[in-house]
Amino acid sequence: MRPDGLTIGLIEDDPVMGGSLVQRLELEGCAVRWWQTGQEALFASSGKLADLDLVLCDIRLPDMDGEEIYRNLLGERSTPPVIFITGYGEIGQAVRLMRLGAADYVTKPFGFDDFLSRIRDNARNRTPAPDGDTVLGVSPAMRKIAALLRQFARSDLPVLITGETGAGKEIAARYLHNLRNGEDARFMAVNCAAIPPDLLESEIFGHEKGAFTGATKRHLGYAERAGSGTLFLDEIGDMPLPLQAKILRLIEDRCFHRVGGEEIVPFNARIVTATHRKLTDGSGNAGFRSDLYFRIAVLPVDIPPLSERPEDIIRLMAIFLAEAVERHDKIVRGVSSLTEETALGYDWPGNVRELRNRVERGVALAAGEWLMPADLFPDRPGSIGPGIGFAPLSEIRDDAERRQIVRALAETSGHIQEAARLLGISRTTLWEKMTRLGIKTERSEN
Ligand SMILES: Nc1ncnc2c1ncn2[C@@H]1O[C@H](COP(=O)(O)OP(=O)(O)OP(=O)(O)O)[C@@H](O)[C@H]1O
Repeated sequence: MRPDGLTIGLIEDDPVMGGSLVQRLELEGCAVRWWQTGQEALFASSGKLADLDLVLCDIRLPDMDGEEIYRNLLGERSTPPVIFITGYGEIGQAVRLMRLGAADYVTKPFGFDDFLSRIRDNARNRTPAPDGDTVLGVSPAMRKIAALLRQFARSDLPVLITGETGAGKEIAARYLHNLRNGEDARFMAVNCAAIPPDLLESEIFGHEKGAFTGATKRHLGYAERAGSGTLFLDEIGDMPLPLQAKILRLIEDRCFHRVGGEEIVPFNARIVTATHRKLTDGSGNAGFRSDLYFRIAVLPVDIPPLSERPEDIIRLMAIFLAEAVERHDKIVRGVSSLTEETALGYDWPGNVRELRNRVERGVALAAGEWLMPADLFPDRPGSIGPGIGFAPLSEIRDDAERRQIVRALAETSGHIQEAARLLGISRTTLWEKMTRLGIKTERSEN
């Protein structure tokens, strides 16, 4: 199978290597944009990343290294999958980049056929990965959710997104919206818990002039302004019961009246709702109409808490760090390994929102070049300083190794040779580590 039709960004400073890659890829039917420095690539691709199906990036460039480029790309919208091209000595860094969500790495010299199949397997659009893309996260759970939402995007049925506060329900709703709609379609978000109950109805449905004291002119509500886009009702569990009846009618009749009005207004948007609490307790006494529940929960999605998605903790930390560094104009080169380990051991009650806020504050206050545990958790000195609950370094290292090996084995369906390659170690070393750390694999042919 050929990867024809793909648009590929190539960041490679070596004129011979770059020239020959462009030639070979163009022969395969790809369009290639070639940049010879990191700055040139970032400048030229800024705001245009959505046009690229894949980026091939050398790790060692004259002005910056692959990691710096990747962190910059992560801060942009629509980051395409990135495959790194690496010399033998840079494999450790390539593996680190994979932890941040890079698609793959190939070591020089490489066979072109194998290279082409990696391009084909990882490029977006033309050959979408069966388990979803990484806009919502790189963890298996979020990839599955992305795939589910892509399926849901094919219909108009209501979607109910559940999950803890700050887990990314609104981000998922926007992702669904963007899958279906062009730039012009509106995404109207209403936080039902933040608007006083007596105002909520007129905020959603609008009102006519004179409908109540203070209604000095006609007001169009969120339902009308959503047009044929999305009406996102966040914290629907906090909606007062009388209004729940009106939302039920809105869904069933696909039309409504403005408050104080006679005119029937058609409703063309898709309804997406979200809640952090259980809407039904089976007894019908949870303060939420069960008929409405069944209407809004036709297509349910549950976002798992951040603490259950370690891969996303690492990647989102890198993304938020890149964004915060730019905002604060500070030189913070990255997150230290110890900080990553501390973050992986924390339970993140505020989920992604808390992670974003902690990284933002950490970057603003960081004294050194790397984000340290004390920058991320200044309020929890006991958990990172000497004393009770302080894990020895060997334990932290074992935990990290165990997690990464299990991940590599999952990625390669238990194939030891492949997993060892991903981890940048020999097969024998991998076996030894697996035995010591008590990791088993189902595959027997290894
Ligand atoms: N996958 C993600 N990528 C980048 N940022 C994310 C992601 N998920 C969540 N965030 C960020 O975390 C914060 C909380 O996300 P969001 O508002 O979607 O959560 P929520 O579950 O809707 O929260 P709430 O229950 O409070 O309404 C936002 O700043 C959002 O940008």
